[in-house]
Amino acid sequence: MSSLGNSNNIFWQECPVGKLERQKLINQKGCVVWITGLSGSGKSTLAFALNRQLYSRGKLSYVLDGDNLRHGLNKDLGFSAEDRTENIRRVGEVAKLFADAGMICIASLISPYRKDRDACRAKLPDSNFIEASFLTKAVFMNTPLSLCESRDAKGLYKLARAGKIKGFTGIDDPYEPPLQCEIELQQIDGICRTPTAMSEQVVSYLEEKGYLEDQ
Ligand SMILES: Nc1ncnc2c1ncn2[C@@H]1O[C@H](COP(=O)(O)OS(=O)(=O)O)[C@@H](OP(=O)(O)O)[C@H]1O
Ligand SMILES: Nc1ncnc2c1ncn2[C@@H]1O[C@H](COP(=O)(O)OP(=O)(O)O)[C@@H](O)[C@H]1O
Repeated sequence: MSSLGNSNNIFWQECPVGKLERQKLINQKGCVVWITGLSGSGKSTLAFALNRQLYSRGKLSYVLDGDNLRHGLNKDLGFSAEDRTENIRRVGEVAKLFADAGMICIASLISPYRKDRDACRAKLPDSNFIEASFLTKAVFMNTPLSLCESRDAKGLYKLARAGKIKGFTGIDDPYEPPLQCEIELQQIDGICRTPTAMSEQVVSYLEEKGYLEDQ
């Protein structure tokens, strides 16, 4: 991406129906759950399990999955550091809109760079006491490369090892694990909790923080 553009002479337009009114109408609180980890670490599986679990509790969530967004919104982006940064920036903005609409937004992207994840977090500050609405909580799929690679659901690790894909995360491109995150889901070779068990952990966290309360 060369230039991100710059607009002058623009003014914020305040919508008369506010966030708190929207939340009351649909009886839920908007927030963002950001899932980060290597390819094959289980991000999409967790995102979809969480989506289903929230649905069965009467809470509407929506999954922004990196792979899927790259079919549309982000189809112009590749995997250079610059493009990954722009990818995460855009998804952070979209996630913010979803949360503002009152939705529980589940973003599942490799999001390999700490600074990009931090920038998304900064867009979604934790609530003050009047507007308890946004939450950007990072869920780190701490799955070792060896396990991701042994899964190789899409055959991409094999291609990356053969040098047929350049700049593959974990092989010849970096992944910076979170230094501190709200939820860390560890998987080790040979012992994996089920996706349902993992998503229950995230649901418990949301419940504990009051994000699943009636509005
Ligand atoms: N070079 C390279 N590195 C990493 N991943 C690659 C690459 N090329 C293609 N893919 C496929 O793209 C999916 C990752 O997209 P993301 O948008 O989540 O990536 S990123 O956050 O911008 O790093 C990723 O999906 P997941 O396996 O679900 O993580 C891969 O299927
Ligand atoms: N908790 C789990 N236990 C066992 N296998 C899992 C688990 N989570 C994911 N998998 C498997 O790992 C592979 C990669 O999962 P996926 O969700 O596509 O990862 P990612 O979105 O991070 O690339 C899939 O084949 C999936 O079935």
